[in-house]
Amino acid sequence: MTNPVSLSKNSASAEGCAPFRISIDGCMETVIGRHGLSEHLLSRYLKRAEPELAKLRDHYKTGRLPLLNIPEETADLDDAHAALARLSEGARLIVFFGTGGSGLGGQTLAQLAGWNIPGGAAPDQRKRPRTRFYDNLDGATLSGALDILDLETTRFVVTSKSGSTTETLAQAIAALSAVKAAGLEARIPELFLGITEEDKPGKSNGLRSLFAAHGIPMLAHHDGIGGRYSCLTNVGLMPAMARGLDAFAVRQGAADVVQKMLDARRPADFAPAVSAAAAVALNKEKGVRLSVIMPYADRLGRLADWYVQLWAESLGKNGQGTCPIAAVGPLDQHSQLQFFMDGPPELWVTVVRVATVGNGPVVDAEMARQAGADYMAGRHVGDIVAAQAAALPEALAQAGRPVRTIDVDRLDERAIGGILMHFMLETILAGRIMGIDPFDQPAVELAKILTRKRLDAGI
Ligand SMILES: O=P(O)(O)OC[C@H]1O[C@H](O)[C@H](O)[C@@H](O)[C@@H]1O
Repeated sequence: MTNPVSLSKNSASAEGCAPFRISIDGCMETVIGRHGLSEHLLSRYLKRAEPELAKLRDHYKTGRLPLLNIPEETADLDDAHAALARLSEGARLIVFFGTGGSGLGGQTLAQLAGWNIPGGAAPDQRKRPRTRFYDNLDGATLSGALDILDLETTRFVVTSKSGSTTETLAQAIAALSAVKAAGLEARIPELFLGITEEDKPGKSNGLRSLFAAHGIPMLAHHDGIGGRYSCLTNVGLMPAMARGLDAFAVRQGAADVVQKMLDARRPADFAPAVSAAAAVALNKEKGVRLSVIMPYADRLGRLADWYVQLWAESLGKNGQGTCPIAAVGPLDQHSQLQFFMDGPPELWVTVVRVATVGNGPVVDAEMARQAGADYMAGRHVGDIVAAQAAALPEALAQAGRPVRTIDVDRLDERAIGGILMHFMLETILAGRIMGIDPFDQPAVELAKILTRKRLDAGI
């Protein structure tokens, strides 16, 4: 653990778990008034978290929830490393196909290394094959990409737990066809890699059958950790490794949080339990219907998108749940903030802040004065962002909007691993407090069934 964490004075703040600190002080009525929680109300929900936390600790020991044990595993990462090294030989670009949880976790981690941030990649990244993610299905995008890709130096990683996801199968088949059309059929086993579940009796896995028929190597998708919870498995860590990140450090950050869970004597000592109790209490007692996440760092933009799937699919059930909204700061101060500050008082906001003071270019004092912006004269750009990220929670609190802050001292693999595990445990605990199964998503099936019917019927 690289940084000590803030200890609570009361049950409203909990000790953080990794190199980050979490505070829900801005959710309390003493700070924001009537839309906030009283100590008494929060304690009621913390009490409800108690048996659920005990169950999680038990699941850790019995291995019933493999998500809790994955941070300690290493063999699967060695396999992933070896497969990636083989795949990368002669490669200039690695394309990742996979949607939902089979796409967002990898993107979140890759972005930590600057992926998808113009100019964001460190110089050593230029030695690696580039990475691209296609997680949405769009015929124009796909044919455009396949037309211009240099297929001899492009590699494809196709991820699907079920192996039956329409979007991913369509993309994989289109890529295989393009490679065949380019006369590269004999090289298919070295150009493609699959990540999918092992065969299970009575369950067909289309991707596995397709790839087996083409002799394509496959890594086993963990059969006990799926979709939005798979970011710490080879699903999320393969793209992380492709960007040169230390996957073991990501897991270490997650292990720090699990350790904290094992050490916690009561929910008030464990930040994910405190956050879950606050989230559910705000929803049930204070009319909160929207959950905004707003990181102040380009490198955490995809984290917000990953959180949206995690929160929406896990908790939007049986007429319950809060709708997640992804924002990024300071950009969305110029877009969504008006609504957050002055729309219906039905939201709570999580601001994720990274220590940025002293980062970035210095604003020339003379030019700042010419521009009538003396306040930024001689400041680093990171100082401006730090001031904005400090001011926003103050502004929200003054407007009576519940706000939680997450402060990351050093945004690295260990921190992101901890943050991912934090959010997953918070979501699981929130679901359990609400009496909701946080692991399924039955409502998404109907649209899939109707899609297939339409295709059968000629659309
Ligand atoms: O990994 P796959 O089986 O392809 O699933 C990919 C995604 O598709 C599904 O429709 C679910 O709604 C998501 O929870 C899942 O992450």
